[in-house]
Amino acid sequence: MSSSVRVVARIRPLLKQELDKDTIVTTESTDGENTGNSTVVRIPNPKNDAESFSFQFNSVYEQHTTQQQIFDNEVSPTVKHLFNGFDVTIFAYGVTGTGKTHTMRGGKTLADRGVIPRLLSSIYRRCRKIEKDTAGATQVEVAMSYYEIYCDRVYDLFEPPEKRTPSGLPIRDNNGKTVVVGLMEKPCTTLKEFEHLYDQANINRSTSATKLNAHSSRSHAILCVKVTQTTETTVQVSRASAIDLAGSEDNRRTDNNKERLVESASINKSLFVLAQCVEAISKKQSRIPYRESKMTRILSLGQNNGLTLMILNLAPVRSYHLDTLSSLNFANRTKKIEVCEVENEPEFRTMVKPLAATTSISGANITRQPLRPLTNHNANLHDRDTGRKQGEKPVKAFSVYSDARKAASRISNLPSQNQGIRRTETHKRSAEPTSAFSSRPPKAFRPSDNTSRLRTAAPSELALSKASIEALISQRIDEKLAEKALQGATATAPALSAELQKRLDDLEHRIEAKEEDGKSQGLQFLLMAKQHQVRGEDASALRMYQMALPFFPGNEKLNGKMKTLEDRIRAKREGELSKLTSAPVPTISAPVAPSALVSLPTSTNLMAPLKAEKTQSKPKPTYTTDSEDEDFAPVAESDHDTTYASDSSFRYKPKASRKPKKPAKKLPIFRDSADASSYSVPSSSNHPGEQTPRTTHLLKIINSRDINKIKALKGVGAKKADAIVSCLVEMEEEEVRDLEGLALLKGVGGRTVENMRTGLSTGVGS
Ligand SMILES: Nc1ncnc2c1ncn2[C@@H]1O[C@H](COP(=O)(O)OP(=O)(O)OP(=O)(O)O)[C@@H](O)[C@H]1O
Repeated sequence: MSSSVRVVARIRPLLKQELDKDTIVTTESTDGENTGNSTVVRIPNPKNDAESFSFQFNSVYEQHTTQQQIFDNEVSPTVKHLFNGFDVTIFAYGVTGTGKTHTMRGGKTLADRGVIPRLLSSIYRRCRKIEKDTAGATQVEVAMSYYEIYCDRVYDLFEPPEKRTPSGLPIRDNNGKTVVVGLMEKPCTTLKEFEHLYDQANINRSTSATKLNAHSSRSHAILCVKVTQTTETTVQVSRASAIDLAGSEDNRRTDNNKERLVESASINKSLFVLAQCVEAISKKQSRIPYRESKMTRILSLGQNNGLTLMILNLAPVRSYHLDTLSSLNFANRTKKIEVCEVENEPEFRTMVKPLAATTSISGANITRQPLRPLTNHNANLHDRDTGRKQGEKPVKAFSVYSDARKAASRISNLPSQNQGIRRTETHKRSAEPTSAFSSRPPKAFRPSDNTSRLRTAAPSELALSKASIEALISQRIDEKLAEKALQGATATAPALSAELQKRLDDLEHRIEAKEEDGKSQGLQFLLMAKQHQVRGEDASALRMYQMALPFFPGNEKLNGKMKTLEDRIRAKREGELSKLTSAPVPTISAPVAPSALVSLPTSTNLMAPLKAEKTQSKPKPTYTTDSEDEDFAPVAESDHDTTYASDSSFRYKPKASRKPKKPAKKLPIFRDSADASSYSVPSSSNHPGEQTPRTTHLLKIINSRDINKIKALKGVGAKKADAIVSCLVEMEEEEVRDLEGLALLKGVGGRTVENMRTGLSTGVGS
């Protein structure tokens, strides 16, 4: 079963210093009434206040919404699913200072408590209920890990900053899941215990005062709550991940100093990559750039099974206008991401640790996790241990695609395996990745690692040696598969010339060498820019160069590079638009060649700071090559070949080209004549000046992006209206200029346009 990411918006109230400010974000219900059940956020067009954009979400919470209401409506219902074996991911997204931390963590008073403490409170209540209802036959354990991603490095928040390794904890891919190696997992039996741990850990979180937020989170914080339900025969594990993302920042507004700028660049970069992932998912691209930031690797949006809730935090005031619009665009895409709802099936307890051993938990009983899957929320645990379901065949140790992987998981569940070391015994991180990338043998095979668990589990020593062999084999297989997968991923990119590859490698080496100096981040951006460029993604490349700019102020070559890209993007856009507007459209029923596909301006521009740059304000339609650029690798041939369409997040095309095998469907052609049913069209009908009042009125409604008005058009239901608004949002500032353009929108055909028009007859001239 699959469902979309649930996206809800929350508008924070005005802060003290904003009371005299202009509020521009409003809400309404889908039917246009203000019934209190809002689902629509409305915001004016930054270019024209008379127009507004509307965005529909699963729910929209207004300024006065309490913490309790958010929890009761959105989070509380997920607890039941958590205990039914589903994993739950809840994350807050928004610009800096919009209320993410307030929503997730909240304040100290009972009423102010945020989603996380309330979630834990609810979990503990349910634990007690289950234990009571089953008369103790089911026991529930709660354990948590809490870490932050700061400047693209992962730090355990249970560890004070002075004890951190500067490079942070490594993350690894393990059987397709992302894991943080060496993270502490603390059992946590009561709410009080949780509160103590959580408060302590939050002191370790990186926050600083910025101009936009006195307590700005400078990192993404991820709390993972593991719930283990143990019965006489089964063990079921599910996880709730609550993520407070750092907010994007427009550094022209922050007055950030160098240190804050570096943090900010890292935050913006990871959010930019997240936006790219969401865009790639929504375009069903085969390559999702998860790996380009640790946050996206860990969040794995769209890959994590279970339930996902995104809370979009918004500030209502005008000073956030572009930021808010950009967040709304992001959320609008996110809501379309499908996630699989797969529950974790109970594991049979034949080989799991004895119940007695698992129940004695206390605050001091802290374990390090050797490999804790973050996104392995819903791995099917059927046959992961030797207690596989009765009647099932024993797993084969040498099967590459499934069983070998399961064998690896299986061994990690054996009691004799070193699952973790008591903190009191050693301060050394216990975890070595048993992942494909580890060159050292897994700790389980090192004699010194045979700690208390191993000693208490002597009976399975024989099984361990067999399992060890299996694990080693599966590890090698994983290694090979990972290599192959990586090769596969790169194989899709255009082949690089040896020279270009060398320059990219040089750049990577320079980044490594400069790890300690502030320019490393800038070089990272340059590298990413180059990689985007090589893939023909000009707009994304430009974005990355823009992000690199603060690190290389006044760098002529960088400026030149950006200008070249800007010109190229603009030229492509103008070329495409002129095709759309100037080409006579005698008929659009004929199949259309791919080159004629219409690409509208990119909306990859999800980062408000960049969006506001207005990078395309000076037209210069000539192309320049960048071969003279010494500092950066030359552009691959393919880069020049690609069309702007490759950067565009939205393209529409006549339906005829979508189904090439069928004969082209004859689309009705509209004209603004009195006879609306006539399908003959004078080419001059493209000119808005010649549109009839009815057409003008219809286009006005469409371009208002007002979901309620669009929905009210004849033949347009809620779904179609939502699709139309989504298309329009993707088109950013571009408008639908004529009926042909309208008919080409996704989900709209000639018949729908005709219906829309005829439905508008009352009071409007034909
Ligand atoms: N719903 C709300 N009710 C009252 N105050 C709020 C609400 N939401 C946010 N605030 C206040 O707004 C300010 C900014 O909120 P917060 O720190 O949660 O923002 P943030 O999005 O987490 O910012 P950053 O990304 O910089 O960490 C704080 O003073 C917070 O108390």
